[in-house]
Amino acid sequence: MSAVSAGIRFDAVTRTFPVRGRRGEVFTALDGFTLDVRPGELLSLVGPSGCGKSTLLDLLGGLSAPTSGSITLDGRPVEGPGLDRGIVFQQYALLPWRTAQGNVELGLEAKGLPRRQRAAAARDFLALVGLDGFEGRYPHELSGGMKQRVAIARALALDPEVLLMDEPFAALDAQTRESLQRELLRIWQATGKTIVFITHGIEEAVYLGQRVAVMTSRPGRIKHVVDVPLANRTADADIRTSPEFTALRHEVWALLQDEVRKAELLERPGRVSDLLDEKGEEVVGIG
Ligand SMILES: Nc1ncnc2c1ncn2[C@@H]1O[C@H](COP(=O)(O)OP(=O)(O)OP(=O)(O)O)[C@@H](O)[C@H]1O
Repeated sequence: MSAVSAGIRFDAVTRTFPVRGRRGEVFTALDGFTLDVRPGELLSLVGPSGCGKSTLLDLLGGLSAPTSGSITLDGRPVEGPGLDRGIVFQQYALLPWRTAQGNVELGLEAKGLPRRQRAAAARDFLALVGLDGFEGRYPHELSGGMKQRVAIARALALDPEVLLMDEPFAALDAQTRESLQRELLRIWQATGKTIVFITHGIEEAVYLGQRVAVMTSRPGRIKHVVDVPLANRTADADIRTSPEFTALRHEVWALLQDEVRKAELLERPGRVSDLLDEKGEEVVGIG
């Protein structure tokens, strides 16, 4: 019943945007972004604000095309949106006039699944995300965490080969976020999907990812990929306080720290050219 999960290859992906009002000038959001995501892997992606994470997701979702370089899914080039990629955003984007069940069924209607099969599949996926018994609720009758569960069920119901998640838990309170993180690990283990999880949270990235890819400040590329060899994340309720976890969190934090500083400088017009060269590297010591 389940589609295979695909590997994703970003090969020297560059994305520029024309600068409005300045003919011929371009703004480089991503520059030579190269990364392999393994089939069935849960990979976290972190980077300073504005480094091009959402741009990357747009490209992977097929909503826009790279200026140069390529993105392939098991060797097939990404050439537009497709049901092989499910996307979950920070905002749940549920239809308010449809129940939880109706929202999950939506994509299945587009797929042309008969009504009974649709209803059964939607119930199964709502159960998978822990919403058994909430099928008839409308979005306004659900908490933020529950709405996000519906959004995850909706994406999974289409049986995509990869699931792309753009800060899906950022708007939730800390308790709900932690419980959804655990749920996501369980769902990932149950479905074997390839998941790319974009986040600002270092702890979240380390807790969820088998690897954490750290991006540079703009223009975004891969700075380093950190392996996260933690066993039994879901079994050990206290794993976040373990020495291994703390060391990994520190490693990602240290990698990110430099880039955040560079990103802050980029956002301060005037001083930037004094301190950074064209690639965003510091040319004089600061701080
Ligand atoms: N359509 C566009 N036209 C011009 N510039 C754009 C466009 N889309 C994104 N950018 C610019 O590209 C850069 C990267 O944006 P993007 O939203 O991908 O960053 P991000 O890493 O997701 O940021 P954040 O972490 O703050 O959400 C930003 O400076 C943004 O202003």
